[in-house]
Amino acid sequence: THTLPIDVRRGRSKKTMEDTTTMLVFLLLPALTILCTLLLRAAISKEHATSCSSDAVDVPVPPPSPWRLPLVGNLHQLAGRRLLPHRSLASLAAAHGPVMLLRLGQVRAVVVSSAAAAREVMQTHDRVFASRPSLAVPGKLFYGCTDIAFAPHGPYWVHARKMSVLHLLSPARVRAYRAVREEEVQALVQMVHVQRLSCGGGVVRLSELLAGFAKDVTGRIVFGASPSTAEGWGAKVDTLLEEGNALLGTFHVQDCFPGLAWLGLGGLDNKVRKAFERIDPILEEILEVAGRQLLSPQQDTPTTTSGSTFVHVMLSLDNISGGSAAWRFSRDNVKAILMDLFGAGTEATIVVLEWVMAELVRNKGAMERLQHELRKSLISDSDMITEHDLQGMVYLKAVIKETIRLHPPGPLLLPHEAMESTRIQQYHIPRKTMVIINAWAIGRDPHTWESPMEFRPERFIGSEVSFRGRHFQLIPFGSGRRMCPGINFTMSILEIAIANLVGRFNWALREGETELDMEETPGVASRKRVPLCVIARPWP
Ligand code: HEM
Repeated sequence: THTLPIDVRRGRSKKTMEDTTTMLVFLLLPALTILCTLLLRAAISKEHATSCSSDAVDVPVPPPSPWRLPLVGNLHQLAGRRLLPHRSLASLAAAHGPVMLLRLGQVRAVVVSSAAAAREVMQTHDRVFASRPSLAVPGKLFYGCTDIAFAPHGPYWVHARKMSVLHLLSPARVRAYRAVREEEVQALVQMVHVQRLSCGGGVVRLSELLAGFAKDVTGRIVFGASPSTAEGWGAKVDTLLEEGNALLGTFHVQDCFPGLAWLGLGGLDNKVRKAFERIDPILEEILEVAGRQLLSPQQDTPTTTSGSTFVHVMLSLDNISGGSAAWRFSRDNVKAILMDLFGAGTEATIVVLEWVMAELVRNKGAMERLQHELRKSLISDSDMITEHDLQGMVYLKAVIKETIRLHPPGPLLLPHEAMESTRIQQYHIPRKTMVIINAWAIGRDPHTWESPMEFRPERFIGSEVSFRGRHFQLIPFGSGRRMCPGINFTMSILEIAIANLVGRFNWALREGETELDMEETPGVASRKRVPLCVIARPWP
């Protein structure tokens, strides 16, 4: 009996234990389920939070922006008679960063002011940014943007650019114009002699002579005529250049408020129309003369050492390709392209020549070092430095590079436009955004350049940094698909002209002058504000 209850107890207590366990399991199960659910939810929400936060990094954010006014946005910080947009933009970028969003009226514009950001625009996303915004002034002056520089990305632009490179700007074509360059440089040297004797005290109005030289040499190559000798041409060509540059450099209200174009705001339309009415007959005349010369080749058709000048090539493209030209250019297309090439070529050449001479006159050490290099080539009084001599002249090339770093002729390049939405650095850039690249600010960026404000050509001796679009700290010609195709053309003119001016004369400030004004003008090309007037003394 004793054992029974025990057994029974045992049995009962075993049963009781099982019951208790079952009860406990039943009691704990919901709690465990709740706990597991909570843990799971916590884990899920943690994962979600992580994925959300990585989404947050990925969420497209616009670039930082300076404060803006209602309606006009940031326009008041850029446009204005005395404001130089590249300088105003550089100051804004110093406060808001190298990728900065502006509102120019209704237009969204992103300003890029560092080498790294410029690389993203012109290398990483080169194709996306290879178009131009549609702008009112070039639209009118370049026959509906059928030039090269302002043409939107597309087959027309591809063909126009290709054709210009093939027939005008390729290394082989540039070599063919050597005789024209050397003749015009000789004429320039002659003009310096004449002016220094006629003005008294050896004073030379150098800006004026350099402008005449640039127009003549480019005019002969592109148009087949030299503006200073053809009757009435000087003034006509000035019209093309001055009016074009002044108008292209302005912010047209219509560009900033495209929705209000019908109101004809800003008063520029009239100016642009009048300029166009003056420019078009000049281009027509150039085409007519060239057309006549082609029809009667016994007439004095101006040629280079290896063929016709560019205008003749343009007019006879169908003949050249046996009537199967890849693209037919209308008469208006030809005029737009001629005006583009002549304008870009001449204006940029004038700007660089002026700044090189100004920097050398201010920096005696650099002038003497360059003269030492050049004068090794000058054997007698009548000798010209020839293109053959230029090969080994490293300091000459360094002087030009340093000048273009400090004074890029187009400080903001030409505006680009995003063809698709993309990113620059972490910032979202929607389709159709205008992109302005501040080459002026990038060339003076203290993060990249040592003593960036000093003129020190030595920094390029032994340096690999070139301006051919691979080194984004130096992009006076841009980079990528829209890069300037005229580098070889322009360098061939600049080098021979500077070599002979600096080699054959000693240059100095005028009596009583201690400083040169080094301010630039606003405009699509940034000329020296005060023309250069200096003393020239022949050497030896
Ligand atoms: C020192 C001289 C020159 C400088 C600094 C210069 C600079 C530039 C710059 C900054 C651009 C725009 C690049 C961009 O949008 O990213 C450009 C475009 C252009 N340049 Fe030049 N240029 C010079 C000389 C020339 C010459 C001599 C010619 C022709 C004779 C020329 C023809 C052009 C053309 C046709 C374009 C438009 C390219 C395009 O949009 O596809 N340039 N140049």
